Amino acid sequence: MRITVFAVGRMKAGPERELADRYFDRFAKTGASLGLEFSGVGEIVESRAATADQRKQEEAARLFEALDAGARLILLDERGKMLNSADFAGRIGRLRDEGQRQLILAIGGPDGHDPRLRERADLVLALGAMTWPHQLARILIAEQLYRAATILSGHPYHRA
Ligand SMILES: C[S@@+](CC[C@H](N)C(=O)[O-])C[C@H]1O[C@@H](n2cnc3c(N)ncnc32)[C@H](O)[C@@H]1O
Repeated sequence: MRITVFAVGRMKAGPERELADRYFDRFAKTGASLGLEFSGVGEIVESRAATADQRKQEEAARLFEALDAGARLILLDERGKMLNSADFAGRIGRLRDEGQRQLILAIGGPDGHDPRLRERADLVLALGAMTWPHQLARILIAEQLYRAATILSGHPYHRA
């Protein structure tokens, strides 16, 4: 199963980028032997439209272009469902075992996600109830993907 993270906005070179990339690299290496192919982060250009609704619509349209019809979509949003790491790993393992080919995780921009994306999403996932800047959301999901891979492989990185 190919996994891609899409994120509205750029992450400039610097310590946040390094930390996110470190976990994504670890996830790519650990996931490869588990049938999880990490295809990287797709950055969606932040819209400069006049209103928040227009900005969200434009950003969603850019994500829809990258979304295959059969792709599973997990939206990251503070109003979503909270899972523990083992449950998150379990969901990824089940999607892989069902033979899903593409899983996309999407981080929104400063205005969040368009309602059309919420309707399309298979899961709206919260990384806690507080609002994080998109850079931290990227780091957190990178670490949780790596952690999920270690849980699925039985590696002792995750200790319950
Ligand atoms: C600065 S936040 C945007 C907040 C925006 N005002 C809203 O109402 O959604 C940027 C992105 O980071 C991600 N994010 C921030 N906090 C999160 C959380 N607690 N759980 C999941 N994703 C989060 C979401 O993808 C969000 O769209």
